[in-house]
Order: sequence, then C-alpha cells, then structure tokens
Amino acid sequence: TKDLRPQRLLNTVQHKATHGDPESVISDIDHFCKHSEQAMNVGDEKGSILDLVLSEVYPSTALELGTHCGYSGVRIVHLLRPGTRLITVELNPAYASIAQQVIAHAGLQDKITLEVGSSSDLIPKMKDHFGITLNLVFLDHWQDRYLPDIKLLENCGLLREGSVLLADGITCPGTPDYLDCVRNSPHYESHYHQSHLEYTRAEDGLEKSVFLR
Ligand SMILES: Cc1ncccc1-c1cc(O)c2nc[nH]c(=O)c2c1
Repeated sequence: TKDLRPQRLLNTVQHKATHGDPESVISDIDHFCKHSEQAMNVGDEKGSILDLVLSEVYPSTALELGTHCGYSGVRIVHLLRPGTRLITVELNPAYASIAQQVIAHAGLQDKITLEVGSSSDLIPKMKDHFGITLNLVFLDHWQDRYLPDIKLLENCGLLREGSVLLADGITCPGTPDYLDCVRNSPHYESHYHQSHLEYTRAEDGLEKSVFLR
C-alpha cells in the first residue's frame, strides 16, 4: 500500500508554512515529524550540524543524494549564497514529486535541480551536464550506496582537493563499509559529529570527510 505520510507532510507545509519562507517550511516539517509521524529527514538536531558544516564550507555547488520530501535540500540552499546551485537526486518518483512541491512552497525552485533516478546512473552524467566539481556532497539516500557512490564521484572527476562529504545515518541505520573507507583511507580526513536519530533519543551522527586528492 502507498505510504501516505509524504502527502500528509506536503499538505501540512502547504497549509501551515508561509509561501516563500524556507524557515517556516523547515520548522513546520520538524513540528509535523515530532508530533505527527516519523519521516526520514535529517531533522532539527542533525540539521543544526548540517548548517554548521555548510557555514564552514560555504559551497558554491552542492550535491545531495536522497531528496526525500525536500527538507534538507531547503535547509542547504536557504543558508547558501544567492548564486549557489544544489543538485538533489531522488530514486523514488513519489518522494520526488512531494519534494518538488515542498521546494516550490519555500520559493527555492530556481536554486535546486531535482533529478529523479538512481545516483549510480546520474552521477556519471553530472560532469558533462553541469561541468563542475562539487564543493559539498550530502549523502542521505541508502547506506549501501554511500561507498560505491563516492568511488563513482572520484572516478568521474567530480571531487577536487578540499571537497567535503557529509554523510547522514552513520550509526542508525549505520554505514560500516563507508566509515572504514573514509576513516582509514589516506585520501580523506574524517570527523564524526555525534547526534541523535531525527526526533528520537537513539544515537546517530553525521560524518564529515574532506577529500585530500
Ligand atoms: C527511518 C529510520 N528508522 C530507523 C532507523 C533509521 C531510519 C532512517 C533514517 C534516515 O534519516 C534515513 N535517511 C536516508 N535513508 C535511510 O534509509 C534512512 C533511514
């Protein structure tokens, strides 16, 4: 049966959040997820760590893997300089449709390119299509894809010295093979920001890894 939570989340954003106001979209989604039902967005606690890393990196081009309902995409673009472009990739067309409407409600549709499809298909097309290297990659799609996708990003020449990878779900659901790589490879400098699984008391955190080339 179709998961109706994303539609209910969109309804609450469209009825409660102020059109064109990203902060009200973010706080409305947090309120909905805290008081109504669980969702797979990064949430307010880990979201503050995302904000902190973003303010340090201040990327001009960013890639997000795993759009879900658009919460973190809105959070990322809202903080960045006007010329910044975010490419966000979502495999599930139903989620992508919800996210597109959430992003539009926040008034950020001109700054966010939403690509529907698998990261492994879309990443190889990014160099030609966008002709850029990425300052920031936010990994929030599926933990089994984190490691293969960063290898793909490296091989496609999309990372440069200083590119920052920020990965969600490090402890819950957990990404052991990815962690082993970024923490032990000489090509990455890694740091774990401990936090909690969105809207719960379970431990989780974000891993920030700088690509050293
Ligand atoms: C929903 C949930 N319940 C219990 C444990 C973890 C999760 C959970 C939370 C997230 O933020 C996720 N983000 C991207 N991809 C995921 O698979 C995912 C899973």
